[in-house]
Amino acid sequence: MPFVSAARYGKDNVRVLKVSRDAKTGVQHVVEMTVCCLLEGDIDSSYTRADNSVVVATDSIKNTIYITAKQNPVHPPELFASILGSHFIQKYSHIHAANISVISTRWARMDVDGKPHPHSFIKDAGETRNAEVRVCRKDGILVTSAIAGLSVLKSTGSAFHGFVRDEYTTLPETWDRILATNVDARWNWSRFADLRAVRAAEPKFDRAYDLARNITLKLFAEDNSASVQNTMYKMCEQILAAVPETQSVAYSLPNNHNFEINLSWHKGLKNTGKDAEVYAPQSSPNGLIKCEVSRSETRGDVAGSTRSKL
Ligand SMILES: O=c1[nH]c(=O)c2[nH]c(=O)[nH]c2[nH]1
Repeated sequence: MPFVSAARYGKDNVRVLKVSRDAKTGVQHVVEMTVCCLLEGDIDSSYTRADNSVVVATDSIKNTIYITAKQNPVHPPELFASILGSHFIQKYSHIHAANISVISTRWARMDVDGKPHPHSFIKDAGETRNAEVRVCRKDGILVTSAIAGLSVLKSTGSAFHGFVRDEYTTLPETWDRILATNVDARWNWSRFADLRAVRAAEPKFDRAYDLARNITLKLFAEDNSASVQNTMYKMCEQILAAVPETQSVAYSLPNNHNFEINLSWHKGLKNTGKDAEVYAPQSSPNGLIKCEVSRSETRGDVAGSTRSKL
């Protein structure tokens, strides 16, 4: 007899913009986010027997996201997601877990004539700050924070040599290359017992985000990179050291290739090796390098390994 071995449902791509206004100073703040909320629980009968009595409509889930945003802080995203997820398991006794993803746009305050403008903002192209939260009646709250879409390029300070050379190899070794990637970095927090514990940790989320972003950028710029693998491992190590509440840190980095172009066919133009100046950026294929680094004391920890995002 077949059975429902896993099920979750809800609303995805719920876009929310919240404006907070300080009447005294006239300074306003904006938070824009895209929310996904998927519920789990005693809902199998809705799939197997068309029993809609157990279904909180996805339309109601969307409405709940708006109301929760109106009545609560939407920043940091880790806290908002925990508040939203906790609502569903408290309100509906047959819902046992809520999986919330928040992707927040980085609207940076605009400088006009060298001064921060009170109500105008610029979007940091492509880069988002994300939170993935699972609020579970049995297991408490699992929080993963992330940076995504942070595009960086360095024009030197990167090498790649000593790799396997055999009958499949055409790539020359290099001691000086361009390195370009879009950073996807995530860090898993030690389990929170409940919403109160997440509220108590609130200032730590912004701090960890700033540390992780700064470590990523500084290491990317300053590391004399032997490979994407080695540079990303150093990033993971430093974040684990800087944020003691994290259990593991993971990176996923495409290697966005910029190929040298041989222009010697045109009047003997030199444009390779030490003479390379004009490159051809490649959109595909790209390398893709991933790793997760965990604290030694969490090796084999079930929560840590089951939520690995690799
Ligand atoms: O940093 C790198 N790691 C690789 O695994 C790899 N493979 C490759 O072709 N170029 C690179 N660069």
